[in-house]
Amino acid sequence: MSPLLSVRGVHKTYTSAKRSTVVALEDVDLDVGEGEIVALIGPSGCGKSTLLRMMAGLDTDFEGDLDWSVPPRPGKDIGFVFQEPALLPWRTVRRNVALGLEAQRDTSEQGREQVANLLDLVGLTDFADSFPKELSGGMRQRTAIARALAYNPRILLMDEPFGALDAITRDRLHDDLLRIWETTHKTIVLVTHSVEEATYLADRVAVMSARPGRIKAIHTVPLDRDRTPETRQLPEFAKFSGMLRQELV
Ligand SMILES: Nc1ncnc2c1ncn2[C@@H]1O[C@H](COP(=O)(O)OP(=O)(O)OP(=O)(O)O)[C@@H](O)[C@H]1O
Repeated sequence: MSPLLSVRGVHKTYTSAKRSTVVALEDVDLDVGEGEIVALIGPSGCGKSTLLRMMAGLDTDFEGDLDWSVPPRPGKDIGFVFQEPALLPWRTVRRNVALGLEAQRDTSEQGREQVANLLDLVGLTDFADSFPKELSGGMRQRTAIARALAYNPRILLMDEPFGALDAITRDRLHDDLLRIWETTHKTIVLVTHSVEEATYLADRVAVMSARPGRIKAIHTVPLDRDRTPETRQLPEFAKFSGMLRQELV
């Protein structure tokens, strides 16, 4: 698989206002293949969000290289989904999803169609004219995912996107994301604390060590790409997620 993004020798140090320094990332190398779902797991504070923010271009103050097969266009090629959906409360679901297109002054019929297709993809067509406060937590996060996909980014970066949801909603959103992937084949980098989430969703899982964050191991998930709720019951699923859990301690 050809890498869409190669992270090479990345090193990141934060300096606080009091001049103390924190080495957040050290010698990080990681390839993200085109169309691949890569999960990043690791103990709290190991630098997962820092790495994702670098990939998003939100943090450019680091040593090392991010080599893209094609350099991403700012605000166009990278979609970001955070733990909190951060929707605009005065906009309807449809207009929240259309936000990125509006920012690019895309008011075309094609743009409107794209929004309608995305609402359909995330199962929110019937709520297109609802406001965020009228939605459940899962629906809000679906809206955020549709918004991130609206301008058709080449890569979707997700930072604990399901972390604030209850277990049943989370499982549903996992299946939604897999369905979205089947339709779009988007490259996805997913930061998660959950070894089960990483196992269910990812093609490969990068395990990071505690601070300073390094990539400790990269594992290919030994499951068919075609995952269904039954996959969670397979012995390979339990074995692989158990192995990841062991690696985290
Ligand atoms: N803006 C900042 N200024 C100073 N230190 C920071 C800053 N952002 C993060 N850090 C430090 O860098 C390290 C990595 O933080 P980061 O948020 O990337 O970790 P994480 O793995 O995403 O954590 P968590 O799983 O708890 O969300 C932590 O020690 C954190 O305190």
